[in-house]
Amino acid sequence: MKAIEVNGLNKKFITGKEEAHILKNLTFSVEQGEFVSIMGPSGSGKSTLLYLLGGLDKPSSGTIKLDGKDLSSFKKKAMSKLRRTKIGFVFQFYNLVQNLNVEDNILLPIILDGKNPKQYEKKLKEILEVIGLADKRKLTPRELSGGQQQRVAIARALIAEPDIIFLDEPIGNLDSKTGKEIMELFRTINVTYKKTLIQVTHSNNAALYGTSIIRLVDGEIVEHSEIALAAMDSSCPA
Ligand SMILES: Nc1ncnc2c1ncn2[C@@H]1O[C@H](COP(=O)(O)OP(=O)(O)OP(=O)(O)O)[C@@H](O)[C@H]1O
Repeated sequence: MKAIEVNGLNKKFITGKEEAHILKNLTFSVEQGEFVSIMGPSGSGKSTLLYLLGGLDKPSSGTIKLDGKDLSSFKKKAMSKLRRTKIGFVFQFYNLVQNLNVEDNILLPIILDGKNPKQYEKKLKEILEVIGLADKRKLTPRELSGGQQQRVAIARALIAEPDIIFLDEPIGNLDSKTGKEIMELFRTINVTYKKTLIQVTHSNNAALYGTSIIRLVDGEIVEHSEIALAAMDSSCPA
Protein backbone atom coordinates (compact mmCIF):
# COMPACT_ATOMS: atom_id res chain seq x y z
CA MET A 1 0.00 0.00 0.00
CA LYS A 2 1.29 3.44 -0.92
CA ALA A 3 1.51 6.08 1.79
CA ILE A 4 2.11 8.89 -0.69
CA GLU A 5 1.51 9.18 -4.43
CA VAL A 6 2.61 12.32 -6.24
CA ASN A 7 1.71 12.89 -9.86
CA GLY A 8 2.85 15.74 -12.13
CA LEU A 9 3.36 18.06 -9.16
CA ASN A 10 4.26 21.68 -9.91
CA LYS A 11 4.68 24.60 -7.54
CA LYS A 12 5.12 28.17 -8.67
CA PHE A 13 5.44 31.23 -6.45
CA ILE A 14 4.47 34.64 -7.79
CA THR A 15 6.09 37.65 -6.16
CA GLY A 16 5.23 40.94 -7.83
CA LYS A 17 5.74 40.39 -11.56
CA GLU A 18 8.13 37.51 -11.05
CA GLU A 19 7.05 33.90 -11.29
CA ALA A 20 9.37 31.26 -9.87
CA HIS A 21 8.83 27.65 -10.89
CA ILE A 22 10.07 25.88 -7.75
CA LEU A 23 8.90 22.26 -8.16
CA LYS A 24 8.85 20.90 -11.69
CA ASN A 25 6.59 18.05 -12.68
CA LEU A 26 7.44 15.67 -9.82
CA THR A 27 6.08 12.13 -9.95
CA PHE A 28 6.99 9.60 -7.28
CA SER A 29 5.51 7.40 -4.59
CA VAL A 30 6.39 6.31 -1.06
CA GLU A 31 5.42 2.93 0.37
CA GLN A 32 3.97 2.66 3.87
CA GLY A 33 6.74 2.16 6.42
CA GLU A 34 9.44 3.87 4.32
CA PHE A 35 11.75 6.46 5.87
CA VAL A 36 12.54 8.89 3.07
CA SER A 37 15.23 11.56 3.19
CA ILE A 38 14.70 14.52 0.87
CA MET A 39 18.09 16.03 0.09
CA GLY A 40 19.51 18.62 -2.27
CA PRO A 41 21.15 22.04 -2.38
CA SER A 42 19.73 25.06 -0.59
CA GLY A 43 16.80 26.49 -2.53
CA SER A 44 16.16 23.28 -4.49
CA GLY A 45 12.60 23.08 -3.13
CA LYS A 46 12.88 20.50 -0.32
CA SER A 47 10.82 22.34 2.31
CA THR A 48 8.32 23.44 -0.32
CA LEU A 49 7.81 19.78 -1.24
CA LEU A 50 7.48 18.74 2.41
CA TYR A 51 4.86 21.40 3.10
CA LEU A 52 2.85 20.38 0.03
CA LEU A 53 2.97 16.71 1.07
CA GLY A 54 1.80 17.66 4.56
CA GLY A 55 -1.07 19.79 3.25
CA LEU A 56 0.39 23.03 4.62
CA ASP A 57 0.42 24.54 1.11
CA LYS A 58 -1.29 23.80 -2.19
CA PRO A 59 0.23 22.69 -5.51
CA SER A 60 0.00 24.91 -8.60
CA SER A 61 -0.87 21.74 -10.52
CA GLY A 62 -0.65 17.99 -10.15
CA THR A 63 -1.96 15.67 -7.44
CA ILE A 64 -0.85 14.43 -4.03
CA LYS A 65 -2.54 11.40 -2.50
CA LEU A 66 -2.03 10.36 1.11
CA ASP A 67 -3.22 6.81 1.79
CA GLY A 68 -5.02 6.93 -1.55
CA LYS A 69 -6.91 10.16 -0.78
CA ASP A 70 -6.37 13.17 -3.02
CA LEU A 71 -5.46 16.16 -0.80
CA SER A 72 -7.25 18.55 -3.18
CA SER A 73 -10.55 16.84 -2.31
CA PHE A 74 -10.29 17.96 1.33
CA LYS A 75 -12.10 21.14 2.37
CA LYS A 76 -10.33 23.44 4.85
CA LYS A 77 -11.87 21.88 7.97
CA ALA A 78 -11.26 18.31 6.82
CA MET A 79 -7.67 19.23 5.97
CA SER A 80 -7.09 20.63 9.47
CA LYS A 81 -8.47 17.42 10.93
CA LEU A 82 -6.26 15.33 8.67
CA ARG A 83 -3.23 17.33 9.84
CA ARG A 84 -4.16 16.77 13.49
CA THR A 85 -4.87 13.06 13.21
CA LYS A 86 -3.20 11.34 10.24
CA ILE A 87 -0.08 13.48 9.92
CA GLY A 88 2.59 14.55 12.39
CA PHE A 89 5.12 17.34 11.96
CA VAL A 90 8.48 17.92 13.61
CA PHE A 91 10.30 21.16 12.79
CA GLN A 92 13.86 22.36 13.37
CA PHE A 93 12.87 24.81 16.10
CA TYR A 94 10.48 22.51 18.06
CA ASN A 95 7.55 25.01 18.04
CA LEU A 96 6.46 24.18 21.60
CA VAL A 97 4.04 26.34 23.59
CA GLN A 98 6.25 27.97 26.23
CA ASN A 99 3.65 28.31 28.99
CA LEU A 100 2.45 24.69 28.74
CA ASN A 101 4.29 21.87 30.47
CA VAL A 102 5.65 18.79 28.69
CA GLU A 103 2.51 16.69 28.97
CA ASP A 104 0.19 19.51 27.91
CA ASN A 105 2.39 20.26 24.90
CA ILE A 106 2.24 16.59 23.91
CA LEU A 107 -1.54 16.44 24.40
CA LEU A 108 -2.20 19.65 22.44
CA PRO A 109 -3.29 17.94 19.16
CA ILE A 110 -5.74 15.83 21.18
CA ILE A 111 -7.20 18.86 22.95
CA LEU A 112 -7.42 20.80 19.66
CA ASP A 113 -9.24 17.83 18.16
CA GLY A 114 -11.91 18.16 20.89
CA LYS A 115 -11.04 14.84 22.51
CA ASN A 116 -10.74 14.12 26.21
CA PRO A 117 -7.00 14.06 27.06
CA LYS A 118 -7.73 11.76 30.03
CA GLN A 119 -8.40 8.95 27.56
CA TYR A 120 -4.82 9.35 26.34
CA GLU A 121 -3.15 8.91 29.74
CA LYS A 122 -1.90 5.38 28.96
CA LYS A 123 -0.65 6.42 25.52
CA LEU A 124 1.00 9.52 27.02
CA LYS A 125 2.84 7.40 29.60
CA GLU A 126 4.04 5.00 26.93
CA ILE A 127 5.26 7.84 24.68
CA LEU A 128 7.01 9.59 27.60
CA GLU A 129 8.90 6.32 28.20
CA VAL A 130 9.82 6.01 24.50
CA ILE A 131 11.18 9.58 24.38
CA GLY A 132 12.90 9.19 27.76
CA LEU A 133 11.16 12.10 29.52
CA ALA A 134 8.89 10.24 31.97
CA ASP A 135 10.35 12.20 34.90
CA LYS A 136 10.02 15.60 33.18
CA ARG A 137 6.34 15.70 32.32
CA LYS A 138 5.56 18.70 34.55
CA LEU A 139 8.44 20.89 33.31
CA THR A 140 8.01 23.71 30.79
CA PRO A 141 10.08 23.94 27.57
CA ARG A 142 12.40 26.58 29.12
CA GLU A 143 13.48 23.99 31.70
CA LEU A 144 14.55 21.52 28.99
CA SER A 145 17.61 21.18 26.74
CA GLY A 146 17.24 21.52 22.96
CA GLY A 147 17.33 17.74 22.51
CA GLN A 148 14.70 17.26 25.22
CA GLN A 149 12.49 19.92 23.60
CA GLN A 150 12.79 18.12 20.28
CA ARG A 151 11.76 14.88 22.03
CA VAL A 152 8.62 16.65 23.28
CA ALA A 153 7.90 17.84 19.73
CA ILE A 154 8.32 14.23 18.54
CA ALA A 155 5.96 12.98 21.26
CA ARG A 156 3.41 15.63 20.22
CA ALA A 157 3.70 14.37 16.64
CA LEU A 158 3.07 10.79 17.84
CA ILE A 159 0.21 11.21 20.32
CA ALA A 160 -2.64 11.07 17.79
CA GLU A 161 -1.00 7.97 16.24
CA PRO A 162 -0.55 9.44 12.76
CA ASP A 163 0.45 7.23 9.84
CA ILE A 164 2.95 9.69 8.37
CA ILE A 165 5.36 12.03 10.13
CA PHE A 166 7.06 14.90 8.29
CA LEU A 167 10.39 16.13 9.65
CA ASP A 168 11.88 19.44 8.52
CA GLU A 169 15.60 19.51 9.42
CA PRO A 170 14.76 17.84 12.76
CA ILE A 171 18.34 17.83 14.05
CA GLY A 172 19.46 21.05 12.34
CA ASN A 173 19.54 22.90 15.66
CA LEU A 174 21.20 20.18 17.75
CA ASP A 175 24.80 19.17 18.49
CA SER A 176 26.00 16.00 16.79
CA LYS A 177 25.65 13.68 19.82
CA THR A 178 22.09 14.84 20.57
CA GLY A 179 21.30 14.73 16.86
CA LYS A 180 22.41 11.11 16.72
CA GLU A 181 20.18 10.23 19.69
CA ILE A 182 17.21 11.91 18.01
CA MET A 183 17.89 10.10 14.72
CA GLU A 184 17.98 6.80 16.62
CA LEU A 185 14.61 7.69 18.11
CA PHE A 186 13.24 8.29 14.60
CA ARG A 187 14.60 4.93 13.51
CA THR A 188 12.76 3.27 16.43
CA ILE A 189 9.57 5.10 15.48
CA ASN A 190 10.01 3.90 11.89
CA VAL A 191 10.97 0.29 12.66
CA THR A 192 9.07 -0.47 15.89
CA TYR A 193 5.99 1.68 15.37
CA LYS A 194 5.97 1.21 11.58
CA LYS A 195 5.38 4.89 10.85
CA THR A 196 6.17 6.38 7.46
CA LEU A 197 8.72 9.16 7.94
CA ILE A 198 9.67 11.87 5.45
CA GLN A 199 12.57 14.09 6.48
CA VAL A 200 14.22 17.07 4.83
CA THR A 201 17.88 17.10 5.73
CA HIS A 202 21.24 18.53 4.69
CA SER A 203 23.05 15.89 6.70
CA ASN A 204 24.33 12.80 4.97
CA ASN A 205 24.56 11.05 8.34
CA ALA A 206 20.93 11.85 9.16
CA ALA A 207 19.86 10.67 5.70
CA LEU A 208 21.51 7.30 6.29
CA TYR A 209 19.03 6.53 9.08
CA GLY A 210 16.37 6.37 6.38
CA THR A 211 15.45 3.70 3.86
CA SER A 212 15.54 5.83 0.71
CA ILE A 213 16.65 9.18 -0.67
CA ILE A 214 14.93 11.63 -2.96
CA ARG A 215 17.44 14.16 -4.27
CA LEU A 216 16.19 17.46 -5.68
CA VAL A 217 18.18 19.83 -7.85
CA ASP A 218 16.45 23.01 -9.11
CA GLY A 219 13.04 21.56 -8.29
CA GLU A 220 13.54 18.32 -10.18
CA ILE A 221 14.15 14.80 -8.86
CA VAL A 222 17.60 13.75 -9.98
CA GLU A 223 17.72 10.62 -7.84
CA HIS A 224 15.23 8.40 -6.00
CA SER A 225 17.00 5.37 -4.65
CA GLU A 226 17.21 2.97 -1.77
CA ILE A 227 19.64 4.02 0.90
CA ALA A 228 22.29 1.33 0.36
CA LEU A 229 22.81 2.50 -3.23
CA ALA A 230 22.61 6.20 -2.39
CA ALA A 231 25.12 5.85 0.45
CA MET A 232 27.72 4.57 -1.99
CA ASP A 233 27.23 7.52 -4.33
CA SER A 234 30.24 9.78 -3.90
CA SER A 235 28.27 12.79 -5.18
CA CYS A 236 26.23 12.74 -1.94
CA PRO A 237 26.66 16.23 -0.38
CA ALA A 238 27.56 16.34 3.30
N1 LIG B 1 6.18 31.48 0.05
C1 LIG B 1 7.12 31.69 -0.88
N2 LIG B 1 7.05 32.71 -1.75
C2 LIG B 1 7.98 32.90 -2.70
N3 LIG B 1 9.06 32.10 -2.87
C3 LIG B 1 9.19 31.07 -2.04
C4 LIG B 1 8.25 30.81 -0.99
N4 LIG B 1 8.65 29.69 -0.32
C5 LIG B 1 9.79 29.29 -0.89
N5 LIG B 1 10.11 30.11 -1.93
C6 LIG B 1 11.28 29.97 -2.81
O1 LIG B 1 11.32 28.64 -3.26
C7 LIG B 1 12.67 28.20 -3.37
C8 LIG B 1 12.82 26.87 -2.65
O2 LIG B 1 12.65 27.09 -1.24
P1 LIG B 1 12.70 25.88 -0.22
O3 LIG B 1 12.59 26.46 1.15
O4 LIG B 1 11.74 24.84 -0.62
O5 LIG B 1 14.18 25.34 -0.48
P2 LIG B 1 15.02 24.27 0.34
O6 LIG B 1 15.57 23.32 -0.64
O7 LIG B 1 14.21 23.73 1.46
O8 LIG B 1 16.19 25.22 0.88
P3 LIG B 1 17.05 25.17 2.23
O9 LIG B 1 17.87 23.92 2.14
O10 LIG B 1 17.90 26.40 2.14
O11 LIG B 1 16.10 25.20 3.40
C9 LIG B 1 13.54 29.31 -2.82
O12 LIG B 1 14.09 30.03 -3.91
C10 LIG B 1 12.58 30.17 -2.04
O13 LIG B 1 12.95 31.52 -2.07
